[in-house]
Amino acid sequence: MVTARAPATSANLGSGFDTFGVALSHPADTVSVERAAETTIEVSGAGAQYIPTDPDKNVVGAVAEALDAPAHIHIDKGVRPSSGLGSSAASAAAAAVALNELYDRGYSAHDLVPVAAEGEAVVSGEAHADNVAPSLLGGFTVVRSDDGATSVDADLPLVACLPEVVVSTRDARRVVPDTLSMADHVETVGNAATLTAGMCRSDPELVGRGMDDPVVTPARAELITGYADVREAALAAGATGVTVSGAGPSVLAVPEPGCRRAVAAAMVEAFADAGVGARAYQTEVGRGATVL
Ligand SMILES: Nc1ncnc2c1ncn2[C@@H]1O[C@H](COP(=O)(O)OP(=O)(O)OP(=O)(O)O)[C@@H](O)[C@H]1O
Ligand SMILES: N[C@@H](CCO)C(=O)O
Repeated sequence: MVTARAPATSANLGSGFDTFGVALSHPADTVSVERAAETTIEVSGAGAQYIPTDPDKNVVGAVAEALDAPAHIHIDKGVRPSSGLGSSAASAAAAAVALNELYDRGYSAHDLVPVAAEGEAVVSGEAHADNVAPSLLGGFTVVRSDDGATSVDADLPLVACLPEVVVSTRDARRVVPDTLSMADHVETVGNAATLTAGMCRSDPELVGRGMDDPVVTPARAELITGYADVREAALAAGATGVTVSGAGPSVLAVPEPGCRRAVAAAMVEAFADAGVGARAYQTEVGRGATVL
């Protein structure tokens, strides 16, 4: 048996819609695999009751198929599904790493990005790599449709606050505007470049400033009860930037050094004031998937 762990991730980071992603040190999914004639799936942990065990409907089934690596696969969910924290991507990345090892395929983490993205296609209809890339490679990642993923390590504290709100990825994509003005384009490019420089320098001030996004985040914020107050509370408690994590409903904040606990508490309290239960992960930029 081979067991692998792959971390939760936060895609977009505001200015990098469908492009940027970051690995969180926790939470994570753990996937164990054993050789079998046909793929079977078992799921335990956070939100297991909402996750299909049919290999045609679970992301790990598509990964096993892509690697021609049938197995009995046990997924222990640490990342709640539909959280905005790359739940399906964590399973896909862990399965890709575990099956690669089990069948001695010899692929690198970069080689496994399109493989795990095939798993994501089971959920969204498209082979998005903006969550699987950071889950496999760790750190901060940039994906482009035609040439894989680029990654850079960063040393940065983060808070991911997960509210008890349901946001469907379908709705979250439907509200994204089809077009943007040249002024918004210029602002977004400036923010994205600032964020990238901040990640390369592990500079929370630059990263937070670069998370601003005039196009996608304002539209999606409407779907998350209490978002505006949570954002204000996090900034007042010492966050340098706040945005919607992935398609939501989680909210991601970058705290100034020494402020992580206060930012987490302020976000949970602001959600509570809006009548929404929430939990906050005090985390940081983390490593990619590993065999345990
Ligand atoms: N192994 C799996 N783990 C989690 N969800 C899975 C898995 N396989 C299939 N799914 C389905 O995927 C959907 C949730 O996945 P999704 O990646 O969209 O969650 P998310 O954490 O909100 O991601 P994002 O950060 O991309 O917004 C659910 O409908 C769930 O049933
Ligand atoms: N980039 C994707 C991530 C969620 O799958 C989105 O924001 O819709």
